[in-house]
Amino acid sequence: MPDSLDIADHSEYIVIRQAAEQIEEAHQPEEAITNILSLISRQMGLNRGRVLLREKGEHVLKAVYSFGLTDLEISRSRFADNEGISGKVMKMGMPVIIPNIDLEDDYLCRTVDRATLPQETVAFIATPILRKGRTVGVLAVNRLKNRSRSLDRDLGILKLIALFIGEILAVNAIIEKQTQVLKEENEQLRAMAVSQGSQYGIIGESPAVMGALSKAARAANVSVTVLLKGESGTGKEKFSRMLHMASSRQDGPFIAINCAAIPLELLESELFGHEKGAFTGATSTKPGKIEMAHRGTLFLDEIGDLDLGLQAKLLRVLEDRSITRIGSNKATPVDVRIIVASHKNLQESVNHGNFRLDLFYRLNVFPIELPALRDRDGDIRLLARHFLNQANQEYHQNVIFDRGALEFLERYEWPGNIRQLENVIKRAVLLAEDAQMITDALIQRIIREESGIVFNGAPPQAREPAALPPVTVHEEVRVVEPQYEVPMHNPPMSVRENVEMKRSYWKVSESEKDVLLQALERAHGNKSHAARMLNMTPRQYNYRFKKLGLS
Ligand SMILES: Nc1ncnc2c1ncn2[C@@H]1O[C@H](COP(=O)(O)OP(=O)(O)OP(=O)(O)O)[C@@H](O)[C@H]1O
Repeated sequence: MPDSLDIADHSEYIVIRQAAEQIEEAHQPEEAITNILSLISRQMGLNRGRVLLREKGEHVLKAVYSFGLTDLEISRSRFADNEGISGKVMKMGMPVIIPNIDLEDDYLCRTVDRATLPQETVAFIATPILRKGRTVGVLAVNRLKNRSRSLDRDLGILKLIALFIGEILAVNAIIEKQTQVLKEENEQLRAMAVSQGSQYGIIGESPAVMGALSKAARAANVSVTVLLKGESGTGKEKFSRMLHMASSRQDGPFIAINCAAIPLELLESELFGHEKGAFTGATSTKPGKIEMAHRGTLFLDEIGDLDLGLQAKLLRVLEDRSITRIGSNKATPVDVRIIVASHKNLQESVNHGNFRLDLFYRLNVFPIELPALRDRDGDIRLLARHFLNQANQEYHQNVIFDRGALEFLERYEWPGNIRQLENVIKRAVLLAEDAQMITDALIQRIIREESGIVFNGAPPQAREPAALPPVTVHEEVRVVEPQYEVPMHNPPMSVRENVEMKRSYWKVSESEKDVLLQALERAHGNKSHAARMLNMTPRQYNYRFKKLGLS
């Protein structure tokens, strides 16, 4: 038997080269090894190749990869220690050639029935597969005895092939180990995110929520402006509170204001404050919410509803970090972390001329998308149980869900998201008082009452838009409207002013340079990609890029 192989034959060269190439595919060992076994069968007539392995902790050697064997033959290919030729090769760590299987008592004909093989003389070759000098498996083949190449020569090739297979298995073991480490790390991160979320009362384990939580955790301690995007009731305020509580500003104030809930005439004074006598009814000096949030966090909800004049004033706060009260000409420095939220697509508002592009850049530095409840796989149950516990405690009840109720809750689309789920469950706890059981019929009745939707007796099919009631959300009053008069200095904008205002966001400001360049860097020089990151069209991006003389 040759120890070194003189590769004179062209087909042998092809086999070895192609087999070696399969090492690169080690991350898919099944495919790589089956390819090799198919190669030696097609090119060299070494048929029914099988790789037998003894898995960790097992005593039986069994065919794990093969080519040309039926499922039944594979399942029969099992050998105890020292059993049959394969068992002996495994035990001794030495190759074996059986020139004629019909004359060898130790050849058990277990895997392949003798009758299935050709009538002529059939040989069998088996060689150990080694890893770090230890036998980890066996490579075995059948071939016709009468062929031009000698059995010894075939064994020489098979030894090389066994080496490659050993290599594939070793590399794959490393990949699997690393993958396992990464999986564990991921699991740990997930668990951390879950516990961090629940620390701030955020319930949910779905991948969509995990993603939002880990982004929020990253943003918490950086003084970056965060834009929370998501439908109504998806937890934007909840997340903003988490961002505040998880930051170094936690001991400072958290001030929330809903830009859509306050009449335009009052909003400016509410945000910026006023001096005594600034307008009729301004009987005393009053600081605005921005000032009140000094050293803390200001949460501006529904920022998309801010009017264009106030958008310009807010931009100045972000740029100068100071505010000027109505009726004053003195700027007061403020140290405020601003978090904004919108259920509207702000990019669209920019395109429609309702939102300033320069302010949009400022706000869109760190967007976090909060998924709709229907997109949070598995979270509905968690949240439903959480709200049930809360309501039971609050109303001194001990109500439970029946199975149908939970199934219905999971199927329903929840247009009002978590707020709607919370309200429905609260009401269900109150209404189930007698039966102490929440049924799907009760839940349907509550949803029907709150939205006027009719289910026609049958529960709505999941994800059917037809089942969507209009978004009627029980809005909690979070900002009490102030009791003073409309400031006189702030009359409604004239048509000309309005046009001027709309024009202004086509102006390009120097302050955008950094944003454009940073996006380009993150996009590795790809402008379209950079544009997408900033929610702009490539044309908008290029226009600003050129205007600012960037290259
Ligand atoms: N992940 C969550 N776990 C538990 N409760 C939540 C979660 N998200 C939201 N909630 C609850 O759902 C209700 C609505 O949440 P929140 O007010 O934060 O939503 P929102 O997106 O700000 O709504 P809107 O856009 O209408 O202002 C609140 O009572 C909040 O406590």
